[in-house]
Amino acid sequence: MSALIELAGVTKTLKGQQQRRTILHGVDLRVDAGESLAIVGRSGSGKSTLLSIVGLFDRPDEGSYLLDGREINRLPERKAAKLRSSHFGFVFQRFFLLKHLTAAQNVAMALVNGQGWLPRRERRRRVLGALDQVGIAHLAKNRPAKMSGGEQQRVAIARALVREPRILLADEPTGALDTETGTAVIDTLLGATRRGCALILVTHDRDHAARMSRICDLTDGVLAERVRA
Ligand SMILES: Nc1ncnc2c1ncn2[C@@H]1O[C@H](COP(=O)(O)OP(=O)(O)OP(=O)(O)O)[C@@H](O)[C@H]1O
Repeated sequence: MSALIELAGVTKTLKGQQQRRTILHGVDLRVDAGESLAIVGRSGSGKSTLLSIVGLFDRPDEGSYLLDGREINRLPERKAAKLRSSHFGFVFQRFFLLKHLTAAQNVAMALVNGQGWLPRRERRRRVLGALDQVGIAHLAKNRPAKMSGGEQQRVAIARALVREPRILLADEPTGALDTETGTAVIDTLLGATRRGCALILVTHDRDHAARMSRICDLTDGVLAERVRA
């Protein structure tokens, strides 16, 4: 059976004014539904670049990218954007919530942007379902200023989950949170994998990485999976 995501020989080179710099060197990566994968590595090792390629924000210079067994490397941007919103959910270190909107309205924004307007009742069902999934349905009417950092990050996760993505990409989602709150946010992300979503987590936190089903080290653009005992 084909993998959900399969990268082979992915290379990314940045062309500066004077010289070219290779950020990713022949990365191979296979991820299946329901798996959780940590990508760890020093600052500047290429983690965010890799995540941008997986999330179709950026393209490799060489190599192939199969999604559900289909080569998507050379899709026109319009089609790539469609796949991005139908298949991927994104969570970042910063929450990027709109201050003047409630938690529910922030989550609903993802539905408006991605799929046009859904009927009001369906929209409400999905927004409340996503907030419930991350344990904060009771905060639906609160604005970000009235919420803790952990609660705001859960709103951001609900916003990522509301389109029922198949792959969740999280770039340092606990970077702005204390240890305990960060652990709860990882619990929430792992909850999505139990519903079949794949999770790729970029983190500097060893404890969070250790909770994923797989760990890959990225060292100067070279990805290697850690063999665990
Ligand atoms: N658009 C760009 N222009 C120039 N250099 C870039 C660009 N994007 C990334 N880089 C460089 O590529 C390298 C990899 O960057 P990337 O952000 O992927 O690393 P990272 O592992 O995510 O780092 P961090 O942990 O600090 O977020 C870095 O040296 C960075 O400076």
